[in-house]
Amino acid sequence: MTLVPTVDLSTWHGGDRTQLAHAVDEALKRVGFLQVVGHGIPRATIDDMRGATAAFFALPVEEKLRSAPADRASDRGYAAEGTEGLAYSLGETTPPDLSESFVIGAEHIDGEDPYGFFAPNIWPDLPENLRPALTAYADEAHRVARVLLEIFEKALGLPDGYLGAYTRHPTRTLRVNHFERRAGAPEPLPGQMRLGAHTDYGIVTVLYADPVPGLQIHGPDGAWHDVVPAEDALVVNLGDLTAQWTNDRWRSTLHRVVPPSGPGPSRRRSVAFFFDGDHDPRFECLPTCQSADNPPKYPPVLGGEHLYAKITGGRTLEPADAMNTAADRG
Ligand SMILES: O=C(O)CCC(=O)C(=O)O
Ligand SMILES: [Fe+2]
Repeated sequence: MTLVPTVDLSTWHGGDRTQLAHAVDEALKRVGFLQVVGHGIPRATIDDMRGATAAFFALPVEEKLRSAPADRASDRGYAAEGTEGLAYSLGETTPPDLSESFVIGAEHIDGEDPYGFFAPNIWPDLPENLRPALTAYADEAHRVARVLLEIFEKALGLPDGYLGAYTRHPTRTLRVNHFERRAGAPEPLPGQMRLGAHTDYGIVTVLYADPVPGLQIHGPDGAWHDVVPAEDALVVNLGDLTAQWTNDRWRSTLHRVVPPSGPGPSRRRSVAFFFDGDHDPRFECLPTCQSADNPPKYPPVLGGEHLYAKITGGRTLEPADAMNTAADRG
């Protein structure tokens, strides 16, 4: 059995829904990661996103820094290499990550914004097609995340729309990671990663990754395993709020991106769409995931408070004090 199973999402519309929900449940119980095909994102949308992000990261760093946020804690725009460390979201202290990133949120949100999650996006002048390419891709990834939420309701034995009530004005963030080892770059420091080990913070992540090694997930056997997505597949993994909802029936799996093994130049890119839910509800164990023998493991958390602590830890290199769903797994 492969570690990360592949499911065909197109069967949700016109196929055997029960079988699909069962396959998703099995994979999420065992490993917390899936690959999805039949997601319906047009190839042209993916190609435009790839082209525009490659053009952006190829710009000189001074040019890219023009779209860095004034407040580095703000989860928007460009972050240069050496300024972030995702392991800080788990309260760890590590050398900074060997990555650059560019982050956007939803373009339009109505309603209150007590945490600054809906701060305006910061768009560079170049490349001109970055904005249409990334917003079109983010809309598609958002659609896929909502299909996954419907499947989750069925898999967890919940009424239709039950989880949708937590995603009326969701925080949704698209993060482009660019990893590039340039000729003559120094060796990574001991323990330095391209992205430090972390669990994702929210509900579900839809990830496009270049089909080259780098991503590793912490398997049920306690070892790190490489995950390289299949042709046309997207990777799906869960965040802490879903581990909280499901009382760890489904895992928010620890993962990281490791530096390339050889000394030569190497480049890799990934684009993560984080579907993080609303900031105002309390997230707590779902009624179908608890019993007298299986009481809730995690105290309830306010969605926004949890996310804010996690995001700020990674962005500012200050260890976060937030729910840690990886703690009991070593
Ligand atoms: O680059 C990857 O494959 C993983 C990215 C990731 O884990 C993240 O952005 O949270
Ligand atoms: Fe991640």
